[in-house]
Amino acid sequence: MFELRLLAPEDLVETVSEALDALDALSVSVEDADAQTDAEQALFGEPGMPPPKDGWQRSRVIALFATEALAREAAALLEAQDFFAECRLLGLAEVPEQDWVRLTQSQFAPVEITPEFWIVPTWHEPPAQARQVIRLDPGLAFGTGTHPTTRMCLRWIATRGGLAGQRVLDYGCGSGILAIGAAKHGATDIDAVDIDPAAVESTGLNADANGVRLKAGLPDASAGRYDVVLANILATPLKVLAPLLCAHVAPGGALVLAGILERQADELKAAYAPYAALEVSDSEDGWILMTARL
Ligand SMILES: C[S@@+](CC[C@H](N)C(=O)[O-])C[C@H]1O[C@@H](n2cnc3c(N)ncnc32)[C@H](O)[C@@H]1O
Repeated sequence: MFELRLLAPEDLVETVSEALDALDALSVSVEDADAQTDAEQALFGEPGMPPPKDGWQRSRVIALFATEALAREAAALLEAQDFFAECRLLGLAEVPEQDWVRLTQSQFAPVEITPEFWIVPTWHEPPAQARQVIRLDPGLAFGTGTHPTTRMCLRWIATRGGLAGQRVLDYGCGSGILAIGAAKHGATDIDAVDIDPAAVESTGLNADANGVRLKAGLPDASAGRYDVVLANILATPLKVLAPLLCAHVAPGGALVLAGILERQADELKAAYAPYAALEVSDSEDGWILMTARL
């Protein structure tokens, strides 16, 4: 395969990408041409908030072609277009054959939560010392166990001495990893909810693959009080959700919040103060876990 690399300003990225598609590119990807430099721009907003910008100032557009001839033809046709005056051809190179499946899989190794509790992709054998294992492959929904916020929630679950017979709510379930982790530690009545239907579907599939029973649904599916409410979202939605999440915690139950940066601890404490006294109970890589007993 051959890779054609171009530089395009923000307002031409879509035009160039569509032209490459029409010229039989097998795939087109767009990267920030200023990544890792002082000019790098963040494009991701928090859920419910608009992104700060629609596109990067300068993008590197990379198109993959089946043959060198197709790649050269596409480059020549693009260079002949008026709009291309503001773009630049960066180069054309052969892409060495790779076993892409194996390469992707090699990037996901088993993740240790505690010495006995592991997240293990299906293409790996669980480590010998693992007593509880969640089998999970990377998919469309967030939550493979590689992010510190997920790991801290799972560590909290694993180090509480069991959740036997407890009712648990995983609010913002993503892949369902926290709900499945709770089930593996004895919880029996589990609701896992998310605003993203793809996450709800993933949670159901992952629960089945782990032999775990839970109810996955949209947020309206959460009902009543729970012994444990877990929510790994982000600071802004967590603040908005404060009354709703606290209303779901049974008296004496636990609230566990993640997706919060160290510097956001005080604003979270203030938002939850009318309902619960949040404390920082774990931290990893600048992220904190905040918990409260109601
Ligand atoms: C960071 S992921 C966490 C996934 C998983 N629980 C974990 O710990 O790895 C956050 C999830 O919350 C969902 N989410 C965001 N805002 C939400 C809201 N207001 N109500 C319910 N789910 C929400 C997102 O769709 C996403 O799947």
